[in-house]
Amino acid sequence: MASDDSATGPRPLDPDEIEAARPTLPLWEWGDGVIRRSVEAPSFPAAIDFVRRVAEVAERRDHHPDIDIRWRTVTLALSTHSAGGLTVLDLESAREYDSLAPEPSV
Ligand SMILES: C[C@H](O)[C@H](O)[C@H]1CNC2=NC(N)=NC(=O)C2=N1
Repeated sequence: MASDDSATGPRPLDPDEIEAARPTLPLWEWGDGVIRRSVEAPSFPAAIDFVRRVAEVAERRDHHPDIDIRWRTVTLALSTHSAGGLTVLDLESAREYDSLAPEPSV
């Protein structure tokens, strides 16, 4: 059962919750307390356009990914710093970023 996280922020996910969530985000690499996905855009401007849309989501959610841009490849890394690991905020953000990606990539 979820605790009241209005003041403290969400709690870290437990291992069972992480295992249950993994198949729902198949394009993400699951690390220790972090998930990562690389997106290859068709061009550098398209990659920057994707980053702009990611930035809008991050501001709206007040939850910000680490972003690495290398020419057409954008890598997003999600973790909840205040919780010291993965939380529901990372899963929800990842789902939204999947919906914004310029094209499916593996
Ligand atoms: C004050 C502000 O809400 C916090 O600093 C937010 C901002 N964005 C954040 N983003 C991420 N990824 N983790 C955080 O703990 C976090 N904290």
